[in-house]
Amino acid sequence: MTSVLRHLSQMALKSLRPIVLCGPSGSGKSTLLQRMMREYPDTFGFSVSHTTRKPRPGEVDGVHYHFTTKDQMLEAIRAGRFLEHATFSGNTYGTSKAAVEDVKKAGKICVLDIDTQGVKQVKQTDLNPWLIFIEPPSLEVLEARLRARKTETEDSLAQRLNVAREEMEYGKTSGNFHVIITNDDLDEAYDKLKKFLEENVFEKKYRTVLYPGGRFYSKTVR
Ligand SMILES: Nc1ncnc2c1ncn2[C@@H]1O[C@H](COP(=O)(O)OP(=O)(O)OP(=O)(O)O)[C@@H](O)[C@H]1O
Repeated sequence: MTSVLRHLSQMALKSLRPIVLCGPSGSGKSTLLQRMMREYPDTFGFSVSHTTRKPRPGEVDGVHYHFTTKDQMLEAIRAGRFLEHATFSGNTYGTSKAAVEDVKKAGKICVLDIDTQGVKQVKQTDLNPWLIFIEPPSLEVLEARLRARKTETEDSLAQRLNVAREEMEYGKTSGNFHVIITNDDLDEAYDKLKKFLEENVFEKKYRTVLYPGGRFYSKTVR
């Protein structure tokens, strides 16, 4: 009996409910994710996306992307095997249900870094992820950060800022996300993300309480 109780008291329940990080380009998703992965290297995993674009030198099929053809991808989308997909500059990208399952099978919480169009699609599926929106303090700060990142041309910058306006509106609409994190000071933003994860995502341990008479029940503790 004692050993059963000890076992139960050490048992941990992890739902492996996926998390989605969404936010305008430049809002700081990758920066926050990098920190999160550094702090919790064994807890989270990224799903491998599919793409119809050709592999770049050094990219490995099944590691960086699942490289596929337009026809195959279209057929899989039609068959409902994708959670979300989008086309950029003629190439289609998407997250398959199987790719998310693979992360779960490895015992990890799947992290999806997707835009608001992707979030709208995911909401139509039974994935039921935690939805986290990362917003910049303002569009001016967003522009300054994108410029400082030196990854954009004037055209792509203007395009990203245009999309950002719409994404901010969707992100801030009540009920669309479980939490909105303003990424002004990075440490504060990360603390807020961590608090959300601790309160909602991480394993909840069961403490077994023994009643007089030998009956026991399990109580969730944080
Ligand atoms: N709190 C912050 N304060 C100052 N700079 C920041 C902060 N957060 C992120 N940055 C910087 O802003 C730039 C954009 O951040 P990041 O690349 O993480 O954004 P992103 O949302 O992942 O963008 P994309 O969707 O385009 O990949 C980076 O150069 C990053 O170092």
